[in-house]
Amino acid sequence: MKTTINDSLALHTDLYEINMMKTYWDAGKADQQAVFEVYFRNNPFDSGYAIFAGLERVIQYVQGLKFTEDDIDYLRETQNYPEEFLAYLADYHFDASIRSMEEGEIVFNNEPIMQIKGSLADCTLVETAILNIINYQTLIATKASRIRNVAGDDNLAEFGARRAQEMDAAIWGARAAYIGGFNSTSNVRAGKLFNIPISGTHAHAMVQAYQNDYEAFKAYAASHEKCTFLVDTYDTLRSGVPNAIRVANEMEDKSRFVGVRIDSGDISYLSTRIRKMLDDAGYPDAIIVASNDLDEKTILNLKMQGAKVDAWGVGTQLITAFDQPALGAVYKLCCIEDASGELVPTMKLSSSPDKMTTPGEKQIWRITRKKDGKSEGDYVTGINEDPTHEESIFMFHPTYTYVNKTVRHFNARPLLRTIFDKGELVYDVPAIDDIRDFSREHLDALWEEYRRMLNPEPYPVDLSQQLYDLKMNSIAEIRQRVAEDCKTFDLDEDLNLNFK
Ligand SMILES: Nc1ncnc2c1ncn2[C@@H]1O[C@H](COP(=O)(O)OP(=O)(O)OP(=O)(O)O)[C@@H](O)[C@H]1O
Ligand SMILES: O=P(O)(O)OC[C@H]1O[C@H](OP(=O)(O)OP(=O)(O)O)[C@H](O)[C@@H]1O
Ligand SMILES: O=C(O)c1cccnc1
Repeated sequence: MKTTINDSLALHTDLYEINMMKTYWDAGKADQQAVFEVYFRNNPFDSGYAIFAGLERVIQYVQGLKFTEDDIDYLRETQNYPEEFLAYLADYHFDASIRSMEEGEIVFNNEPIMQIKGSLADCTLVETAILNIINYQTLIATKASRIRNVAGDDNLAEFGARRAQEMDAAIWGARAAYIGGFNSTSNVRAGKLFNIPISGTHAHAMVQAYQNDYEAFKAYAASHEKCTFLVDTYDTLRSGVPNAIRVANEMEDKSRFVGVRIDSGDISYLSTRIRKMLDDAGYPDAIIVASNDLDEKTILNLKMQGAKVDAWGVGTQLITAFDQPALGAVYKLCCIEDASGELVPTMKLSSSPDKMTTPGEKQIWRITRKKDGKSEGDYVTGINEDPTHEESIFMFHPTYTYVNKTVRHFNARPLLRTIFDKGELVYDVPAIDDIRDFSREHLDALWEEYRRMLNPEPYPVDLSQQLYDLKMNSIAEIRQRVAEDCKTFDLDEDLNLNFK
């Protein structure tokens, strides 16, 4: 087995994608134009919304998309591909266009968050990696946002690196958590790579190494400017906190004593007692950090109990999206070039309405009230529709059409932006802090009923009349075509098959 790996991300795809590329290539269809879109069917964590993340990595991935000699050798060794197809892959470069929501955008189920338009070969190869990236990062940004919603203005530190599903997840999860509203990460590499603030206290091991709270804290204070002491190694209230205060008392500059961290026990009870001890000792500004398997439910509960916690360290539950480890975003074909060279809408039928796709190239418009910027819903239109100059728009539920409203005095903001134009990057990637601010600002524009943690109202994601009609007509046309295609055989009621 090779121990040094000449790796590239071109093979970060399911084998079936390359097999489909080969079929298209063999049939002379590899350059046929198509449009695919990414969306998820249900908001994660029973949330009313999600926070989109992953675009920056998609950009990096697409920019570096090239089969190396090593990749081609591997395909030669393992697959029965002819040399001509391998030569085609060796020469491959990505020429498609990508339109996407921006990172940090508030997104909802059943609306396209990214669209890839280009050759069948391009669109097919990138499916796996794009879903892999967006599914994870969007999930973590959303979890982080839910935690931020209950934490108010408290400081939130991401502690998950050691519990993440491997290194990539730790790094990109830290970034997604920051986009979702965390203040810092404990992951130094994520800090360096993405310009995220880093923060850290110390572990129980350091206290155990000194076998004594006082000696450990004193040593830490001698080697660090700012000190947050972990006080629960032996006995939080009888040893940890008193010894933290003792070491703080010995500091010439008291502002070096930042506070204490607790990582076990009843956080509500302990934090209340610790607060009193710190205040009585003359440290009202010393903070209390809590950690230990926290998530949005525990934090909300602790706040309701009156816990005196100023900062929360959150690891496992956040970085692994513990209560819902998959977003389930999918990648579906919505347009295909026909024999005359025109891109025509296409859709997939299903007996379950959820799995029925919506045909056509689209734009998503966030409809907000002019007077206060509050959200009315998202309006999904054909790519050539522009509601911005309409006096009013009629918004109706795409399944229960009798649920509807007419919206006037609105602003319509287009959400899909061009990122790659025929393989060329035409988008300036924003700074991470701008992404985070953008996300916060747009989340604030969402009514509380869509944001609340428990049983949020479903946010309207409606189709324009034009798109709705296209969908209905496509369903009728496809049914007719399938009936024609099936005329060469008979099926009786028990599905016995007879060819004519
Ligand atoms: N007052 C509280 N109300 C609700 N949940 C709490 C409260 N105090 C702590 N918790 C949470 O209860 C869970 C169990 O806490 P406990 O200290 O028993 O953890 P543990 O995992 O058994 O301890 P350790 O980490 O030392 O092994 C943790 O998720 C913790 O955050
Ligand atoms: O609980 P999480 O949300 O996953 O947050 C990360 C955990 O990692 C550390 O524990 P660990 O036992 O690994 O090391 P320690 O000795 O530093 O506590 C830390 O004390 C947290 O409890
Ligand atoms: O800095 C900390 O306190 C920390 C970092 C990672 C995991 N647990 C705690």
